Amino acid sequence: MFPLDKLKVSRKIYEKLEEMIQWSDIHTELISSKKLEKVKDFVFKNDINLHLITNRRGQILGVFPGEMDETILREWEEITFNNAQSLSGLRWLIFGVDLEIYNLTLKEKYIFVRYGFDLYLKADLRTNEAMIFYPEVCEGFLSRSFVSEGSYSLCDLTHLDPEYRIEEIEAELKEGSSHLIQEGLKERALLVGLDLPVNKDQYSLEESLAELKQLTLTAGAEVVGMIIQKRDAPHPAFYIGQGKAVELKYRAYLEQIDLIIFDDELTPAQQRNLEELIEVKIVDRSRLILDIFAQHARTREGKLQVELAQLKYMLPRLTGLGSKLSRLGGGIGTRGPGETKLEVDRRRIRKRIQDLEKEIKQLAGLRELHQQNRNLPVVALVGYTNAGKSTLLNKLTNAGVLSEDKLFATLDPTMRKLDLGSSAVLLSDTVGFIQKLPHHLIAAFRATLEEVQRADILLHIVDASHSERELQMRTVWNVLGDLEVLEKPIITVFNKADLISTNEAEYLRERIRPSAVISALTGEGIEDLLDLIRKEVERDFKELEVIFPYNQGGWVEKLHKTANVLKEEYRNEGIYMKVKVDPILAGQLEEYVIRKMVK
Ligand SMILES: Nc1nc2c(ncn2[C@@H]2O[C@H](COP(=O)(O)OP(=O)(O)OP(=O)(O)O)[C@@H](O)[C@H]2O)c(=O)[nH]1
Ligand SMILES: [Mg+2]
Repeated sequence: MFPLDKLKVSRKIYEKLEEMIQWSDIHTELISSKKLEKVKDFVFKNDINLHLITNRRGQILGVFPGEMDETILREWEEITFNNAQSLSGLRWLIFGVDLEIYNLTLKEKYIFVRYGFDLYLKADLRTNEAMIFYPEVCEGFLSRSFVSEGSYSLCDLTHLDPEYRIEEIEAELKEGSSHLIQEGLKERALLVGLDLPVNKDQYSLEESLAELKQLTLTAGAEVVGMIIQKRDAPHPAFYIGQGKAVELKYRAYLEQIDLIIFDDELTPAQQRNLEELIEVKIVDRSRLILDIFAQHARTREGKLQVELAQLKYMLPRLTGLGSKLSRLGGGIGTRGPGETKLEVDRRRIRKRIQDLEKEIKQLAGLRELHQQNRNLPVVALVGYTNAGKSTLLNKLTNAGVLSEDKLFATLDPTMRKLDLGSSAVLLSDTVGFIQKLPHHLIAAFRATLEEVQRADILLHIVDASHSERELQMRTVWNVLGDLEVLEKPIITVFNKADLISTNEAEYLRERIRPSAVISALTGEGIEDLLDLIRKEVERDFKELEVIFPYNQGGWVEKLHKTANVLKEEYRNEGIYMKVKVDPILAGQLEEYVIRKMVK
């Protein structure tokens, strides 16, 4: 029997309810006429709805006045969550006045499915009308949806035997198999964003969610829906409002959601509270991006850095149910770089963090050594993720770097030599930038960002066709500012010109200087870009006139290879050359110089 003492009702109602529970007569109809009379009497006298839970033999096992309360249901021994795989053999009936009998609220749907009721009857005692909802079976499984039948009159109910209908449903159910998590199926994700008071420096909510969706797809999950809530500020305990969080719980269950992804970084407390309430994996923007990093890191150093960032992110979040869920589940948020699963034991994490930090430091030292040996100027490609950096690098150098319509396709630094004719440079591809990237995540790709700091020239690649182009540019400038590299020469490259109008291209060319409007795909504008790079590289180059004695033919050959030869004449006193060379070479040529040009 249901523990009546848990209900907060008056003594009088309590006694009535107790009396009702005792009518344990057995019958096959949905409700006997005798019971129906008593229920009517109770509802009208107390002006309150009444829920009955009965078994298949018509016996009343529980009574609930007012709203169906899940917290009470949960403590009731005779009812269990059955994860919507089979019917529980219990029926849920509500009697009241002015009920919305044709539709179910989200909460009703959730309770109905979660507890595996055979049916849900909604009966309005004033209009004398009732509807019955049965679980729907789809391909042998309960689909977490319903079919409704009716309407019936109250009198019909006292004759109606639902047994046959329920047998039919059970016959359709395949035995013993679960449709919950099947191997190879994509994780089903629900995205959540807050509509906060507008700040013009921020990405529009739509854009931010569109990007979150793109990130989610990149991480390999399927986006089932997006939820937006308008608020003045995030709720300290739940990020979204508590009521909204409860609604999410219902939706997550009914729509078989595997994870909910929030468009900001959640505090450890928010994450924990949400996981406890909703009982599905909760992932925030940072954890999602880290997961993508984990899948994309290729080099040893890249992998170590990503794992370090993941562990630092997880450490404060390892309490309560949160850690249980992340231990149990797989998929987004649990993957480490490579094949490994992330460590979840706090003490071992601390030790691992120390080891990682040590190893990364050693690797950085090695890299430093390599860097010192290079003597060509370095041009770094920077820009918002998916702007086309890798595509451009490939176009310019045939590098064969993976470029994809995915966010963060590139995670490890790649360098290629680019021949400019009169000079050459090393082009370096870098990780894309993204908005709302917390600082501890930026630290995760320090290796690639150091390339940016070491570069002599930056090419800022912009997706000219993107609707949030200006904000993306600003995001990149902010990161470049943080890296203290805004002082370096920056060439802005408006890419994807094939997707914009000529007017727009014209406008962009004037918008910032120096800039080029190109298409890395079609090759349009690439020559202009090369000219700009050459001009920048050769800015410090010196123009010299030299004369080599005829026995110094080696120099002539060398200059043809590494410098820009403007003029060459065989004169009596030797070989005359007018050349443009970098400052180092200029120093070496000192003894042959007959004239230096001043630019
Ligand atoms: N239409 C068009 N598409 C382009 C152009 N350049 C690149 N793309 C496409 O844009 C997408 C992203 O290109 P990537 O080169 O991977 O971009 P990225 O900046 O390296 O991106 P991340 O490494 O993920 O930060 C790919 O689908 C490219 O084919 C272009 O000039 N025109
Ligand atoms: Mg790339």
